[in-house]
Parts: sequence; structure tokens; C-alpha cells
Amino acid sequence: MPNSVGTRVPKPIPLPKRPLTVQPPIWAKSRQEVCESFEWFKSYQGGVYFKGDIARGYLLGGFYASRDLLARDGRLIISHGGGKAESVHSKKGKPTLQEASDQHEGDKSVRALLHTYRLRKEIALLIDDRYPLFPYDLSAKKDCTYVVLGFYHIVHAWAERQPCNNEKGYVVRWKFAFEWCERQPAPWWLPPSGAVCPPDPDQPEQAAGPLEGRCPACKKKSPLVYKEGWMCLQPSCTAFWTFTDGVLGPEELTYDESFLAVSFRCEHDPLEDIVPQPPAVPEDGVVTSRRFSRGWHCKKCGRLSSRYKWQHWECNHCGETMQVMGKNRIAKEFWGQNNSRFMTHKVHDPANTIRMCSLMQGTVQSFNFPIKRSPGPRGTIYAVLGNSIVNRIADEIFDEYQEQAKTGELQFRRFPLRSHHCRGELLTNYFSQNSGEPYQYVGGTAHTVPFDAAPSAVVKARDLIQSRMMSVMQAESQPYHFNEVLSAAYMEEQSMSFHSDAENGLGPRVASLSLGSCAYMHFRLLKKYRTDGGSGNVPKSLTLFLRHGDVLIMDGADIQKYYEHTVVPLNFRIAATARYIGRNHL
Ligand SMILES: O=C(O)CCC(=O)C(=O)O
Repeated sequence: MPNSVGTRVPKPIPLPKRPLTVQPPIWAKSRQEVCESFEWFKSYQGGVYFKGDIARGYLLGGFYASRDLLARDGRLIISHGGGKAESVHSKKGKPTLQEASDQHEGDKSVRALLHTYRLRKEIALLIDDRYPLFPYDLSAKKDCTYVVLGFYHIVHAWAERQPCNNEKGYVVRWKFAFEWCERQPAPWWLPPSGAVCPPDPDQPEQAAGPLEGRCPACKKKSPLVYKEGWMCLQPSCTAFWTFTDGVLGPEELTYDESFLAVSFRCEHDPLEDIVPQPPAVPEDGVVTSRRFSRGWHCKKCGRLSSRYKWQHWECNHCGETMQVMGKNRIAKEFWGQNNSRFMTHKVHDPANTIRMCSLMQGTVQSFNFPIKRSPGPRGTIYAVLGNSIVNRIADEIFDEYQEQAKTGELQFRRFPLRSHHCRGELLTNYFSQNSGEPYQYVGGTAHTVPFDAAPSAVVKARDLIQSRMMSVMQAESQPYHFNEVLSAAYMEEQSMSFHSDAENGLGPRVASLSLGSCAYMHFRLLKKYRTDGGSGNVPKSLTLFLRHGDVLIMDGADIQKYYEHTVVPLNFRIAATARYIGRNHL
């Protein structure tokens, strides 16, 4: 990172790292694996994970600051926390430097860290393979990018002044000192001989507070942190970062030994188990709740893995599995689903090009949403509603899907997203399986099963979609032909984010069957077609409320060209979406 812009970020003196020979008890390759499997850290972007006003996890990464420290074999760690550090972001594909700015006590993550410090609560510390101060090289272990160190306490928190090429010439950064919680076994990275930590002769028997001084200007106390002398460490004070003789603190400072020796001597309640535990199957046998979509900790090798297969948890490192045996859900369970929001279709903006009309054709009721604008999008979205006969067939298909997914005959998986901003792979937030022609959008060719070998649930879903479609499009001389079905399974709180089915070579019609829980399907204009130039939040154009047995048809390539859609189920749901994939499909 260039030192000429923003804060003058010091470089740590590279330590000769020893290869990591012991197996870390909890580790992962991707950030998603950590966030989905480790309750103490669920932050996909920042370095601090907090819940309410309590910091639960802290990730030490590659950004180094002056006086960051790892001492006492990792039992004492000092780090600059709370965000707003100088960072590089990708803007229109180009790396752009974001300058550092002042951290404030009221900033969410600083506030949570300070609160946790005052409550003397434990916090889980993690490192990634870029953290320069850990004496062992994580790359010696395959795929070992993130490692959980263990529980620590925050034993000090103070503000520093860090030089910066901004108008003021500095920024305020908060520093936190974390001390190993002695209520746990010795740090796992130490060789066994060091496991029983002899009492440090320099450590006082009783926990002693740091030496403190009171500032004559603000009358507040600050600890003696640096050997060079006592300074006021209150950022709001006029004497902040000055010695008692008024001289400004230098850049080069050394910690005072009395400051580093301070210890908490854990006084709190017994520690929670830091090792993630799998959920127990509840009495009602429901294994599609949110807990079951979370990741899993392999007891054999320590790896955290996302739940990427439907039929069981599987370790991404050693292949160990854990079965999940639950009951099949029935559509009836979701009949009474009530949501505080609306429970029917909605055209959001009456002046929109989308209109709504309810149609009855024989026994088939459908809501049609014609989209007409010239020049501009043209097409129709149909919501073909279920009825008692259709729902009986849908019930059977729903059950068959679950049965075949349970045994692995139908391989529901979460596949990696093609583009994202997360470290490591990022898997979709739903499970899917592709049958018929390969569909590059999800899973690619390797995981597609041709129709003649497809699970019966998929074939039955395709046939029901086809017949429901025919019932509202009776006037068509040529039956429309689908050659691909993407089946998606959503556990509680899973969803499919905004996308459009606009890839080259896709036929103009896309139709899906809904099974199980109700779902909202929102449509919105793609940013590039909005008259306001796409500023702010993109408003929705249309929301459909899809129920068990409903078939949704998007008819017209313009729907995909101009609009994107998202599906947000209220609970466990399966959908089968049929398309025509042409030869020129990417
Ligand atoms: O879950 C659904 O109903 C639709 C899924 C979808 O949008 C898709 O497969 O592109």
C-alpha cells in the first residue's frame, strides 16, 4: 500500500515464521465458512463482530498499525480495532484507496468493544493468514486461511493519535489489548512443553491496575501506556497525546512494562464452549429451520464447512459427514402463514408499465401482468393459481422432492457464486439441482443430470408446469417446449437474490412451480433502464405472492432484459423453474 497517501502505515518487521505443525482446533478456508459455522464471528466485511452492544468476535488480519503487538506467546495481543482504517476498495474494477478517518467512542464497533471491556466479557479472537504477528505460518496447512485462537479479555482500551496526510495531520485510532482467558486450556499453538504455563515471575499475584495519571486540562484519568512518559489519552481533550510538559507524543513509542504486565485474572462466569456444536434434531422433526442451514465444525480435523449438501453436513477437508434425519414437511403446515406485510400480488407504482388483471379461463384462475411500453419492455407475467386438484399433485411432488433429496438421489447443493466481494468461495443462499440441458448460471455442466436420468420429482414438476402453462395459453398452436429445470430448495431464511434470466441463448419463456411455503417474488427495473439514472434504492415494480401449487410464467425476453427478480420465501420452500436453453447458450 502506498505510504504517500493517507496514514503513514508502518510495515511490521517481517518475522521469520515457523511452519504450523499442530492442527488448529477450529479453522476455515473461506470467510463464509467462518460466518456460517462459528457463532462468535458472523461479520462478512469488518474485523469486529458485535451483537447488540457486545463485541463477540475480533478478526486480526493483514492491516498492521504501529505498536500492534503479540507478546507472551500470543497470550497478550494489542490491535487497532473499530474500522475506518485506510483501505483499498474496488471502484468500477479499479483499486481505490479509502483514507483513514477518526474513530469515535460512539462508532458502533468501538462502542461495542468498549462495552465488552467494561463488562469484562470474553471475546473470541481469530486471525487470518495475513496477520503478520502470529509466529506460525498458516500456509503450511492446506486451505487454512482463518484460525480461531480462543477466548480473550480486553484488558486495556485507549485512544492514540496516528499521523495522517489529512488537513489535521493525524487521525484518532482506538487500540485494544486482549489477554488470553486463563479459564481455557493453554493456547493450542504452543508446543506441549509450553502447555503448562509457568507463572510469570514479573506478574503480580493479584491483578493490579495500570499506573494512571490525571490530566490537568480535562481532569480525566489515563493509564501510563508508554515508557517515554505519561500522556493524556482523551481524544476530546486539548492536551490529547501530549506529555505533561506539553510536548506532542512522537511516532516512535515503546510500551511501558508495567502496562503490559496488567492482568485481569478471569473473574466472570464459566466460559461458554467455543467449539461449535451441531443442532440437535428437535422433537417435531423439523430439520429445515435456520439452524440446519448453518455450517458445521468437523470434530476430526477442525475445519468449519458451510452446509453445502442437502443430504448431510460434509467436511470440505477430510470428507467426514454428519447425517440429518428429520421428517418431510407437508404443504398444509404452511397454509396459515401470516405475514404482517401484504399477502397478495401488488403492482407498486400504478403509473408503471405493469398492469394487473385477474382472469378466469374455465377452472383456471390466473393473474396476468401485462407489461407494455413502446419502445421498451413488452411481455406478460402470469401467476396461474393452484386449486384442489393441482395442489394434490403438488403435494405429492413436494414429498417426492424431499424424499429424493434426503437419500441423495436428488443432489441439492449450494454452488459458488461467480462474482462477490468476500474472501474465498461464496456459496448461494439456497440449494439447487439442474436437470435437462446444462445451465451455466448455477453449477455448470458437471452437476447437470439429463432428463432421462433425472429424479422423478423433477420430471413430474416439469410436466405439471407444462400442463398449467397450456391451460392459460390455450390459443397457442405450437406447445412451448422446456428442456431444462432448475430446482431450488430454501431452508428457513434462505432466499435467491436479485438476478435476471437474460443469458444468451435462453428461450423467451421461464416458468416455475412453487411448493411448500409461500414466497414473495419481487421485480424491479434494472438500474440502467431507470429514468432517474439509478440513484438510491431501486424501487420494486411488482411483487407476487406465490403459494403452494402456483405456477409463475414470465413470457417475453424483455422481462429478463429490463427487469430483475428476487424470491424471498417465508419458510421452507422448493421451486422448480423450467427454461428453454438454446445451443448458443454461454
Ligand atoms: O424460487 C423461485 O420461485 C424462482 C427461482 C428463480 O428465480 C430462478 O430459478 O431463476
